[in-house]
Amino acid sequence: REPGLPPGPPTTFILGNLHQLPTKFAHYKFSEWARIYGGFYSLKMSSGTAIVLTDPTAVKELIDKRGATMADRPALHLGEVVARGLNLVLARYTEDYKILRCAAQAILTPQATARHLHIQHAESIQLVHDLLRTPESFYTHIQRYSNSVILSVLYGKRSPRFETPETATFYKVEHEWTTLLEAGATPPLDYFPFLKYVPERWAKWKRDCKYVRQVQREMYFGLLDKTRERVQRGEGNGSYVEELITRQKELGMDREMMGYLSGVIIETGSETTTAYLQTLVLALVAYPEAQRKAQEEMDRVVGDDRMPTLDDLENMPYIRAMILETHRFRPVTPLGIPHATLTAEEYRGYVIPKGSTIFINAWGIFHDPDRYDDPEDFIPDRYLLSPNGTKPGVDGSDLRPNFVFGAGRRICPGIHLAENTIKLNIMNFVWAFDFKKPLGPDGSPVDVDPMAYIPGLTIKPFPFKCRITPRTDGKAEIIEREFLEATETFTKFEFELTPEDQEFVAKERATTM
Ligand code: HEM
Repeated sequence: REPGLPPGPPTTFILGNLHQLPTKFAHYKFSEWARIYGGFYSLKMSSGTAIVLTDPTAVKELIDKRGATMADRPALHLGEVVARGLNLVLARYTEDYKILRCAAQAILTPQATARHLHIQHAESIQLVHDLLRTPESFYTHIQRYSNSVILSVLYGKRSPRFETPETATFYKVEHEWTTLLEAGATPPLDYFPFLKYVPERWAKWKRDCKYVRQVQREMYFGLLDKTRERVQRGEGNGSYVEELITRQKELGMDREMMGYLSGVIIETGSETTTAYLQTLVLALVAYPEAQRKAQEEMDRVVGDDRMPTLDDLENMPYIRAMILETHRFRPVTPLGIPHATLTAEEYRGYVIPKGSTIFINAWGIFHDPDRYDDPEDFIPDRYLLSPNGTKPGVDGSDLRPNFVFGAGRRICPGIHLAENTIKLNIMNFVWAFDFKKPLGPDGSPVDVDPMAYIPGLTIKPFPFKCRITPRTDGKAEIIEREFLEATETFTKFEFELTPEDQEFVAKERATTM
């Protein structure tokens, strides 16, 4: 470790700390190191430097306030190979990136998001309807929901089933892509660049990248072109991509950029909200006391005769606390998406070299036992006791719940869309269902494992079993009725459905009637 760098774990020759980095769930190790070396420490990644921020003040002072110099991403060879620098999430801070980001912000404003609320609302009704019909498939119902919302909002085309071709293809290629991105899945190309030149026949990762690139392009540009054709036929329905097409010149975008911008938003929009909602179900099952308190509040404010609406939330402090606690309990991206520095910086008497990778350790921030009582447990009540959920006597004013959405110039632009999805579904779930532990062979409840997560840049629970049952027959009837009423919204987004999708849609609506 060069002199002047913040402290960190001892290094070895050439590798630095590389050999100590776990290939899975690095946030545990990063948080353990934060307990030893503090909220601002460094790691040596071979000759490169990484800075890990587990101190909220440091996140604000560095990533927010010095946003202009902290807005880069580390070089990621895979991102270059698969998206040629046009993946908004992974892109370096280039001119192309700035155009993509500006367009993303323009279409994801709170006002634009509000215009698409009716889609999120209708899809959230299908989600509870799906849970009513086939609760055992809740895991894929949530995946379908998130993907269909984002497809409708972006391209004006929904997916009524998990097996609908766009959704099925998306999750298949996304699995390949996230597997490739996992630490340890490919040789350390960014630390030892000569590895990039290994011929394809000996480098499976190269063949995998080719496959991912090809399938992603077919999907992204297929959807883009179909939307354009619909607009030309005068059959637009107000989607983001239509807006992009009409504002293409003003936003300075070419076809490649438009294809990748919207394609990458499918990725980010589907995986993140899916992970959040799957965690919510896991937490409701594992922590029945929290579920009971949320249901009591729901019954008091909304009752049995109607479904909740977003306006009810202001009268539901417990549900609002549950929203925050779910983010805290399992931040969807526990180490954020790493930033990188564009210039050298000085902070607290230490040097942060140009080109350093910066991690916002959301896991470590939100699981710090000095701040939170029992940080490993799901306890929404903590947010009723203090605004940032900290334990008595701890000043939590340096925190902000939306650290889980990152910080600075790269902060998540989908935050408004995500928040609406979260609010709508948490209220519907709590109103409609009991979420219970599965039954074992002898008929007694079996615990779920709240630690059983799929590793990766974003984390989500492994598929698990649980029992989801409507709380009353009356509520089940209301869901059936609302589902039928949502048909009017759904049909505006149902184009070129496959015969199987048509059959599904017709059957569901007929059975409901
Ligand atoms: C629970 C839901 C979500 C969480 C927790 C989440 C979290 C994050 C985080 C931590 C980042 C990195 C920020 C940084 O670098 O500091 C990010 C970036 C991003 N998110 Fe989200 N996100 C969510 C939902 C969404 C949705 C619904 C969309 C799209 C509609 C979206 C689109 C993006 C994009 C495009 C970026 C890249 C921004 C950039 O690099 O400039 N996210 N998100």
